[in-house]
Amino acid sequence: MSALPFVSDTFDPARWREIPEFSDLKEVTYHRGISRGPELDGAPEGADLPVVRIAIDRPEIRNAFRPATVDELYRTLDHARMSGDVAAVLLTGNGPSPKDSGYGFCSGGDQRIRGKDGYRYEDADADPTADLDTRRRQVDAARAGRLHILEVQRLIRTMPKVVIACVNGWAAGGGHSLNVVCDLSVASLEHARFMQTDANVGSFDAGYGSALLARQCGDKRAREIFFLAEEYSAQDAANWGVVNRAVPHAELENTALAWARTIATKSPQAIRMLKFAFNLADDGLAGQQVFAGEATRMAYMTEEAQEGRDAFLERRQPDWSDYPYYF
Ligand SMILES: CC(C)(COP(=O)(O)OP(=O)(O)OC[C@H]1O[C@@H](n2cnc3c(N)ncnc32)[C@H](O)[C@@H]1OP(=O)(O)O)[C@@H](O)C(=O)NCCC(=O)NCCSC(=O)c1cc(O)c2ccccc2c1O
Repeated sequence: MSALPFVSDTFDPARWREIPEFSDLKEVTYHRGISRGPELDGAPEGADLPVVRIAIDRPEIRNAFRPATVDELYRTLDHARMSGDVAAVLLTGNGPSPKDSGYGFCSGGDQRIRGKDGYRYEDADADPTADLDTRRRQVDAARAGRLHILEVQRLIRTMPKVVIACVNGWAAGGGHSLNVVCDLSVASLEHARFMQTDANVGSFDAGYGSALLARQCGDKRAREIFFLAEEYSAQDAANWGVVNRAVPHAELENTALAWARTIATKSPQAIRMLKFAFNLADDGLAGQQVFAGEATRMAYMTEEAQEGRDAFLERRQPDWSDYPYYF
C-alpha cells in the first residue's frame, strides 16, 4: 500500500485510504477509514471501516470556503450520505497553515470573493474591467453569487449519518455555524478557538447558526457569542455545550474515530431515527417530513404494506385480516 501524502497534522495515514472516484478534488480532501488490524480496529488490516473523513483544504486562509469549496463539501457529504456502509463522517479542516503555522477548522466565507449577491465563482471576475452586464454573461447567472453553505448545513442536518466536527483550529463566522450544525463535536485544547464574526462583516446566519446555537448553549450565551464576537476557547466551548469534548490536539481525530466506532456498533435504524427525532421539533414540518420518510420506509418493510402493494398489482381488494389494529 503506497503512503498517503501529508494532509494535516491530525491525520494518521495508517487509518485512511484515498477514494479514487474523488481524485479530482481541489479544495477538500476525502478519505475512507481502514483497519490497522484485528487487535486495534477489530477487522483485517486494510479492510474498510464505516467512517469517512472530509476536510476543507485551504489551510493558508484558516480554511475559509468559496463556492468551489462548498461544491466539493456538498459532493463528498452527499457521497457519504449515499454510502450504505458508512455510519459516521468526520468533518475537519486540514492544517496547520504552511504560511504562518496557524490552525483553522473553518473561518467561514472567503471575504475576498464576496460580491453583492453572495460568494462568487472565480470566473465571475474573469474580466473585472468589463461592465456589469458583460461580467454577468460570463457566468451562469444562477451560479453567480452563492450562499450555498446553507445547503451543506441542511445536508449535514438531514443526512442519516452522524457527522462529527473535529475542531482543530479557528471556527469563525460560517465555520462557527458548521460546528453548530454537526451532530457531535470534539475540539483541540491547544488550537481550537471560537468566534462568531458574522456581525463584524455585515453577515448573519439567522438559521441553524444562531437558533440551534441557542439550543446548545442557552439563549443569553448565544446572543453574547453573536453580539460581542469575543474569542472563546475549546474548554469554554465544552463547558457551554458548543462542543461535546475538548481533548489534546494529538487525540482529536482518535477521539472522533473512537466515537465513530462506537456509533457503528449500534443499530443503523435506531441511530437514524434518533438523529431525526432530535431534529424534529426544531425543524418544523421539514423535520417531520424527514422523520416521516423513515417511518414510511419501515412501513414498506412490513407484510401489511406489501399486501397493499400486491393487492393493487393483482387487481384485487387487499386482505388486511392478518394485521390487527395494534395499541
Ligand atoms: C479566523 C480569524 C479569527 C483568524 O485570525 P488569525 O489572526 O489566526 O489569522 P489571520 O486573520 O491572520 O488569517 C490568516 C490568513 O487567512 C486569511 N483569512 C482568514 N479568514 C478569512 C476569510 N474568511 N476570508 C478570506 N481570508 C481569510 C487572512 O486574511 C490571512 O491572510 P493573509 O494573506 O493576511 O495571510 C480571522 O482570520 C478572521 O476573523 N477571519 C474572518 C472570519 C469571518 O469574518 N468570516 C466570514 C463570516 S460571514 C460567513 O462566513 C458566512 C458565509 C455564508 O456563506 C453565509 C450564508 C448565509 C448566511 C450567513 C453566512 C455567513 O455568515
